[in-house]
Amino acid sequence: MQTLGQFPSVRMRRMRHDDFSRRLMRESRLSVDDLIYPVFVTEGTNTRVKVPSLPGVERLSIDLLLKQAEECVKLGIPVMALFPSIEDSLKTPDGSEAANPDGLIPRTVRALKEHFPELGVMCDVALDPYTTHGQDGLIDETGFILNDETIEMLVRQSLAQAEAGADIVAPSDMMDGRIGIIRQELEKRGLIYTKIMAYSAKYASCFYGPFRDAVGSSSNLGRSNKAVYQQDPANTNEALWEVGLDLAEGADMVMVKPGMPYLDVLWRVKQEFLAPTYVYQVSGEYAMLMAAIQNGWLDEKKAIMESLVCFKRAGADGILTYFAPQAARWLAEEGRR
Ligand SMILES: NCc1[nH]cc(CCC(=O)O)c1CC(=O)O
Ligand SMILES: [Mg+2]
Repeated sequence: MQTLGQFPSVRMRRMRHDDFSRRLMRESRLSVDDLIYPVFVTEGTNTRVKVPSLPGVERLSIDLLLKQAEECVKLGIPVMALFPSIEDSLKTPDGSEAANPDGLIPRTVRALKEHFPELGVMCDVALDPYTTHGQDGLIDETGFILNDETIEMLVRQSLAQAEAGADIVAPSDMMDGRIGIIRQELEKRGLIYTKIMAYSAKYASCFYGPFRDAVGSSSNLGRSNKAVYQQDPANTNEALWEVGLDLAEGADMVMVKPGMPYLDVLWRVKQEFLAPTYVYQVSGEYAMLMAAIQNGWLDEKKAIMESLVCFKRAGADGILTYFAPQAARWLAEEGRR
């Protein structure tokens, strides 16, 4: 037989032929330890509100969220990430409800830590669920987002969360310099074990649409966007610069967001800094997958699990995903947790 190259001494299919040899050469694995579950919390008791653009995701009142947390603990999911949906009457131009020590999020954190002290609790630091205009920061009379004035409010928000017992504060606002200032203020108050997960490489993406429905900021945001503070989807060097700054300022963990369209960024960040690196499979990615799954166009389990293991291959140490409990159940069934 006339052959080119190394064929047939090399047949790539040999190692793919058997399940045992596929397992032996598998490079990336998803485990329950990789999962962070983002949840939406709302006022009330026994209240669950569906989010139409996120089929299967509900905003829960604290009592129901505790049941959800119990399931996370049973499944072995390490962390829940909290996002609030507050009443319109509490929203202001400066988003000051974010800093209320008795606000919805601090109360949720206290309830979670009281019942499930071993479950990691992460809180989002940003003003968009609390502002009348839906932006992540304070704005001037022209609608421009003010950096330094916003940081003052973010510091108060972080302290309210950390003092309530949050294990991780996660600034998702993309103001410059906020990681360093938040770190400094935590240290001053002796909150030396509060971890900071910085949404460092966060893009001005359209894939956050369903999330904005869930926290109730989309109608307030209207047609304005976040491009003056979030990154341009066309850039990748800028992402490394952002990550470097946040690590230097005291971030313990960094994040790339969104996930699937930004795997190259995730890869570069992990290779360059070797720091604990996370990725957010955002609401729009979830919505796309669910829409195809519900139409019968994609296989549910295969599509979800492939999307998650690809984040691992690209270098993620963990994944924020609305699929976390489902993925954890599948991993448990396979005895892989
Ligand atoms: N600062 C808010 C925030 N925190 C997480 C997300 C998006 C998460 C998702 O889409 O699942 C957003 C939206 C935004 O920046 O507009
Ligand atoms: Mg930055």
